[in-house]
Amino acid sequence: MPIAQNTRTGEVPDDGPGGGAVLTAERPMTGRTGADEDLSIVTDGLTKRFAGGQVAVDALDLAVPAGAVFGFLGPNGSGKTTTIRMLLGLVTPTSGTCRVLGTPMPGGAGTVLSKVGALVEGPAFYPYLSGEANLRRYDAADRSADPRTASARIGLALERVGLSAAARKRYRAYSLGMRQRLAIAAALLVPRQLLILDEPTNGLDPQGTREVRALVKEIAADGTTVFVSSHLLAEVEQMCSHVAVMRAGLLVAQGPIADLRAAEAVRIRVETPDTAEAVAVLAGLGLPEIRVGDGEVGAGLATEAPERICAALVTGGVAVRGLAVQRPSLEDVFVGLTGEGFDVDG
Ligand SMILES: Nc1ncnc2c1ncn2[C@@H]1O[C@H](COP(=O)(O)OP(=O)(O)OP(=O)(O)O)[C@@H](O)[C@H]1O
Repeated sequence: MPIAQNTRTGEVPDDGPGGGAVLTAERPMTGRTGADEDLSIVTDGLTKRFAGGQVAVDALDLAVPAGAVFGFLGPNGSGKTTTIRMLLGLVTPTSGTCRVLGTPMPGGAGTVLSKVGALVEGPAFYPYLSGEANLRRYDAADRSADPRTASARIGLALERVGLSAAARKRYRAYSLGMRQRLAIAAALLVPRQLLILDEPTNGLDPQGTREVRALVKEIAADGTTVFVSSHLLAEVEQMCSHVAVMRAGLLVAQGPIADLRAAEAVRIRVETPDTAEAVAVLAGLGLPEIRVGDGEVGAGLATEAPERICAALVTGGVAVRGLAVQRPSLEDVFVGLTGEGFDVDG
């Protein structure tokens, strides 16, 4: 699926700090592609306007492919939680539609939610009970769960999140990472086709973060689609196959992370005293977005090989003091898309 711009606003973000136009008019973005049956989540113009007028989610067109680990990335307040709440039927959209596993929400909540595991606000566990006993209580409260298979399913869920050995430990003795893994186990007590996690590593230390990240990958490898929101670029980069980027309620890009990287505008930077001549040569080669600085000229690399550019500059009488190919980091791309910084430390 290609990177998509906000198809409603037609908004094309400015260049990122790396100088690369990520999503440009020359590289138009298409809307979503693919048959809906290949998509675990589809939204069409999904909008939430809260009382008081604030538009938390604005005409959102999301397409989450089945089998993906889909990172829903955006700064705090960009509308991620509100979107997730609409997907789960917890909040009614003001307008637009959403389908989860092919079922319209919120109308289909009764039928589809048994196939969806969700971690929106961490479940309240009893500190004085063991992890296993907590899951038992949790499972007993789920009317769709068969009590006859509870022990086997709880054992399996604990095993899946790597807590079998700590199953009998009291919850209060669990580390933060263990607590979050137990919460994920609670979401996996019955087989799920889709797992929705809202900021699952929030507040975790680096070790806990690594644990949750590894777990998400394992769950996805077992065939469950995972939709995970995050304001942490590094997290999304490390565990997701696809990403959607939100800014102030608007979708600014979505698609496979590999495509997003490919859409990064690679630039070439030439250090030279002969800037006017260099501009002429680069323009002659048809390079886009030529910019002149003090003793340097930059341009989009397009499909031209750097060695050919270098040769053309030298042949054109340009004294080349330095030549560098600059590829903006994914962070540059995302900051350019959202207009805000991300916490990249994870
Ligand atoms: N019940 C509500 N009533 C009014 N405004 C709300 C409500 N819930 C959320 N908002 C506002 O909608 C916007 C989007 O919030 P939301 O929680 O969806 O964003 P988010 O990306 O999940 O951010 P965070 O990670 O901080 O939760 C915010 O400005 C928030 O203040």
